[in-house]
Amino acid sequence: MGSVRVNLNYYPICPNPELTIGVGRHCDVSTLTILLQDEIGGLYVKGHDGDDSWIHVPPIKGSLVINVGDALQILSNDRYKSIEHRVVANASKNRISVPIFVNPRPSTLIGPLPEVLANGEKPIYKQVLVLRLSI
Ligand SMILES: O=C(O)CCC(=O)C(=O)O
Ligand SMILES: [Fe+2]
Repeated sequence: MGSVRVNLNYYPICPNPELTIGVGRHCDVSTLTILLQDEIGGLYVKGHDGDDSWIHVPPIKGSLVINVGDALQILSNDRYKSIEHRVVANASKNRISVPIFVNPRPSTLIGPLPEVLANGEKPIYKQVLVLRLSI
């Protein structure tokens, strides 16, 4: 069994969002992140065009955003890609989000799963201690 961590994020109104960082660009080290966001919006995920495009994730009432993290990218030997994302603050409203990070246990070694490599596929990743992913 792994671990689950719940964060509560509060982004106060920011008169000049372009002059500040809500949350800087990053990937989560989790297997999956389950994210509840309110109706304000501000979460962006990186586009895949190779340029620096960002896609706004519109908040949909009652929905959860599921982000793939680094651990799942490794376990799946790149079938699932960890998504880079960032948060931009809002000029007129406070924002709250609640990410739930589903993680393998820090003391475990992970690598591409044997089931994924069963057809002779080459592992892209070596075994790595989960603890090391966040360093
Ligand atoms: O607030 C959000 O929508 C995302 C927060 C986030 O990316 C994180 O806490 O890792
Ligand atoms: Fe994140």
